[in-house]
Amino acid sequence: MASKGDCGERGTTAAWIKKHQPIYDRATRHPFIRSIWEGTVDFSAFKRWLAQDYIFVREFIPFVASVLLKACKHSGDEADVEVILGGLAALNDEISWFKKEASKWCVSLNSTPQNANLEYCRFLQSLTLPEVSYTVAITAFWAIEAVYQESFSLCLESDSKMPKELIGTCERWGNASFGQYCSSLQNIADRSLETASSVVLSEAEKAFVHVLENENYFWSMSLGE
Ligand SMILES: Cc1ncc(CN)c(N)n1
Repeated sequence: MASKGDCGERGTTAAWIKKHQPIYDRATRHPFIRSIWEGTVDFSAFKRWLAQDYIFVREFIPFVASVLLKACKHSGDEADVEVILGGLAALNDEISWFKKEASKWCVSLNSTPQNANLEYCRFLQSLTLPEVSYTVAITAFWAIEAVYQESFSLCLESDSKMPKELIGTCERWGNASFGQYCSSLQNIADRSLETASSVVLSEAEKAFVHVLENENYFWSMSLGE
């Protein structure tokens, strides 16, 4: 099983992946994802993940909208704004996908958010505040998307025994074009970090690590831990 923690090659984000490799690997190679990869996934854990992730994605929408607003005000690069706008637009399709998938698996989308999810959503809300800099917000945004991309693309590798029922889920975040989108976000984050003050750099690194911790708890919650 490969670990692609060195994607991005250069830049601050790649250096942080290396520096925080153990927690990065826990987030991107979690036992929940490994169980999909090896074909032993418990479908009740998958259903728990589905119901909880829908709640997360609903909270992710205002977060991405806040990153877009900050990009419009501070990025000074129209191409960056368009990448983020594309990400926000894709969430519309993602919400429809969750609804379809939930009905296929007979999962209610009105379930109560579990603690790990509540905490993660609270963190997202804190990042929407105007005093959080664009650099910190875009770094967190990249990290959130990158964890899903790295996780689900593993399940699509040739040595994967992923159950066929989960191919749509794995392709949603593991496909090549989502990979390109994550690379674009990573480039935007790296460019923003290049000119950041030491205070902002330290806040962005903390946000990066906090995303990884939250992603790890989220997968564990899905396993019922
Ligand atoms: C918990 C979580 N993290 C990331 C993603 C990818 N947007 C997601 N849907 N859910």
